[in-house]
Amino acid sequence: MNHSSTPSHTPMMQQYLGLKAGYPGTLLFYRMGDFYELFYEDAEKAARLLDITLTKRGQSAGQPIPMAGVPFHSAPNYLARLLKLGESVAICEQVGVVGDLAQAKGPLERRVVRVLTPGTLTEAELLPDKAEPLLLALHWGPRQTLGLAWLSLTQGELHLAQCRSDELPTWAARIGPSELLHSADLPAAPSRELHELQRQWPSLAGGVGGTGTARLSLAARPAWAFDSALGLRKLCAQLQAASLAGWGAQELPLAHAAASALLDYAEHTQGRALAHVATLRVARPEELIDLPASTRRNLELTQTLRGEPSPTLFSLLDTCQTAMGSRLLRRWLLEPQRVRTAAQQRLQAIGLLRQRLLQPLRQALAGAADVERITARLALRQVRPRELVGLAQTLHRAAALAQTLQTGAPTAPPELCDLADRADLATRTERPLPPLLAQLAQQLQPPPDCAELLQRALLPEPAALLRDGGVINHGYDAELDQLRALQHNCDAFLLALEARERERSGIANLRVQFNKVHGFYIEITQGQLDRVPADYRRRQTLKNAERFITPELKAFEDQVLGAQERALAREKWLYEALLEALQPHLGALGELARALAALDALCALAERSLTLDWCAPEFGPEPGIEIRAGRHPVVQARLAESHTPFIPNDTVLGPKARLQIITGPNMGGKSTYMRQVALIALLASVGSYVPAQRCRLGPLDAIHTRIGAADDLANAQSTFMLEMSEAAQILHRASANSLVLMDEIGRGTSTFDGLALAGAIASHLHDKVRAHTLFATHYFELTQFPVEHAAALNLHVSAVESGREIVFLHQIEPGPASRSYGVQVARLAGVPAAVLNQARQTLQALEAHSATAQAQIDLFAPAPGVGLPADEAWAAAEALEPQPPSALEQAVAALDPDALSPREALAALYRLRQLLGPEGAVR
Ligand SMILES: Nc1ncnc2c1ncn2[C@@H]1O[C@H](COP(=O)(O)OP(=O)(O)OP(=O)(O)O)[C@@H](O)[C@H]1O
Repeated sequence: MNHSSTPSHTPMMQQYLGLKAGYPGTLLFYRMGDFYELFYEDAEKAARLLDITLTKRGQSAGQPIPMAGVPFHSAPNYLARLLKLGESVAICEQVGVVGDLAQAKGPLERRVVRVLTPGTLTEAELLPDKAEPLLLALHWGPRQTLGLAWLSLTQGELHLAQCRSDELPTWAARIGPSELLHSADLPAAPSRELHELQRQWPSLAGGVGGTGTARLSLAARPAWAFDSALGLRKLCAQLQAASLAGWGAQELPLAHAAASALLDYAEHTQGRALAHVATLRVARPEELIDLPASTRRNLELTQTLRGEPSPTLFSLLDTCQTAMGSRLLRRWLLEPQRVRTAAQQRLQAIGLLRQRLLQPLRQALAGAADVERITARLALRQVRPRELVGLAQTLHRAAALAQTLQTGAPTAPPELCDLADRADLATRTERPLPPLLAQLAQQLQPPPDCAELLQRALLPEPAALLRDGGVINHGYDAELDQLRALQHNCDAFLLALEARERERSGIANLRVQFNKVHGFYIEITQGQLDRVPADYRRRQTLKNAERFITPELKAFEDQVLGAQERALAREKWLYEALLEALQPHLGALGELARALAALDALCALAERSLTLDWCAPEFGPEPGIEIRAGRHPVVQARLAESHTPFIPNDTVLGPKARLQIITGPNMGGKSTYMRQVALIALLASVGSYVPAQRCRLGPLDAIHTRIGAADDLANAQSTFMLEMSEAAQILHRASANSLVLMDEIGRGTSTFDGLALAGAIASHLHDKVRAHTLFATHYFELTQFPVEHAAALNLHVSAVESGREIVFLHQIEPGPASRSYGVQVARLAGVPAAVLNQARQTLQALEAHSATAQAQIDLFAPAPGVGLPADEAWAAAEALEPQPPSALEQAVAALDPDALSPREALAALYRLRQLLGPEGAVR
């Protein structure tokens, strides 16, 4: 409904509608006294989302106005809920002085002071501690290309990338934005891609970074906001650089266009420039180990399969002392690098921390303030006094941490260091620090005088909010001290005045008093009125007394009453001046925050490695993975709670043993084993120690997993469809340097179909992709696979039967499993005896039948080229496979008939005819 601001509306509604017109698609919180009110559609939406009462208020333009409201003091709760649901909120405050109300003709002046959106949150009370809200802007270019720019306002980091538009879901899942910006004038195809992304978001986003919002919030911006040249200029201005060449970001016009809209929007929501955003990174997927969304989900890296935050690999690792450390550690985990430089550096650092310094460093890190977020809030002038006091203390801590690192002398008492540390005391200063720790020690040096300035300026325990006063320290500003002294000396002055006036007038019961309505006065009772000195002026007459004022008392009154107000104003001014004085330090504070986070994350990894008895991985140039006595860290931790030992297992994958066919009973430990290999490879790539006795890792470019999941109801895909589309992606994307986990592929369809597909997929992975593959299956027929495939081998998880019982040994052993023990496992699960008996009989019959009628199908022979050498066979198979689309097919696919004018359609037709060539040849 359109409620245009016509004169028929009440003046207040006219004001409301005028403001609301500037924020379509955003809920407007309109401040009225102690409430934020919402009207019309906003009220209806908020009532639905927040479960608050929808009422009607008077009439405007002849209609009752739907209204809903939330109390001002509990607004943060409601705001947090709305933002989590992907809504944006504009906060509109009263800016007129309340005293004006009586004289004012129209409503109080109001202004939108802040726009809160899911991707640009910086409010401490609305932010999750351990995740980062991210804002992502997209700009579609010609020929299915896409520019991306994203920003974490709280970290002050900008990122740019360009990719093919069909890669959007992968990129979006990797980035994990809370909010996505796009042009309001999107052509039909990108618009469809975007809405498809939004629809798939709940399953795509599972376990990614970001704030974990269930809904991806989309915000449309005018098309002109996506301007490449403007974006480049804005980025250069933001980074205070003449060109982006230094960042390798000069030649990314599509990403520049996205950045132009991104920066514009972020500034608009904050109502100011983003002084702290001073780092830029160009994301190059070829530098990262590919962890598709399914891998993050299946390996339960940051979320369990049920969507819980623990127990996961991250929850096990995260013993960080600060939220900054936790956030960084999470990022390390989700963004492992293919090149091992960073991982090697971290491993060296962890190696030293394990030997010494860990305890004192962790003690000093505990209780450190969130410098990263404080820095962002300082830049945006939102920082609270107590945060700054925390910052000052943390700057001292950082200096102490730097010293501990550099001199090797712990700041904590020596009894807290372990024995090895103490034995090491004599030599520690001579050993050089590993490069990463040396660099962190440098970056931990606080900007000069910053902490001192804060300590001088702020009271040690300031008021929570500046508006209450009581924030600026004594002795920092002479004028403020004077104003405060006036207030404090008030009582003494009045007592002295009273004594003087009593003596001067001879009136013994003369009293000097104060009330809010009349201010200061001298009260004289009726019987004494004839003694009143001549300079007294009457202020008020009561029944038994008169109240007077003197010039001296009046002057004092003016001073005192003004002093309180002026002191508050002075404090505000001083606070703002303090924030201004701190602005030049933003860069150094941001660097210090990153160093604190990195040190904390390294200490957490060192602590985990000691507590959980992990070893340092080694890296080599030869492809392969060798793990001795590997464990699944999360399963092991869970079993430890019930004092159940975890059985370690070895893994050797290399050029001669690339594909393991793993068989064995249900519950035997196949999935655990496969996941542990992936987790160990991931941990090593991150630069962490690993749960094993020894680990050697060759190059790794991706970890792909296809592990049975529940039906994806949200995406209306059947289990089998999902299984096959995940398998297809793996077959297309995996390489010889990838690690692939395939758990029971084919089980979503009939036995023969499933078996045939599983065999063909295994062959493709072995012969063509040559990836390192763990292939768990219940199809015994697949244990024949290694007979015909040189680099494949059979393994099984061991179990023994005693009577009708089954005991799982969880040991991985060479060779195929002898049987699957399905009926025994069903018995363990409590399936009734009658059902089990029937199943046993059927099983016997089936086994007897299968022995006589052994199907002689060669599961693994590629159908089209039977008898051909392997290469020719593949060539023949490929001839039957769908070929890549021809130029003509691509051109037809790129057409969007709905978006074409008749003239454009005709031109397109000519183009297509031309592509067909003069003789009508297609390719
Ligand atoms: N190495 C191990 N040491 C100790 N316990 C283990 C080990 N591996 C697995 N387990 C235990 O066995 C349980 C089942 O393991 P897992 O899910 O890996 O079996 P599975 O063979 O994949 O079963 P299914 O085929 O039914 O999926 C685990 O939850 C764990 O408690």
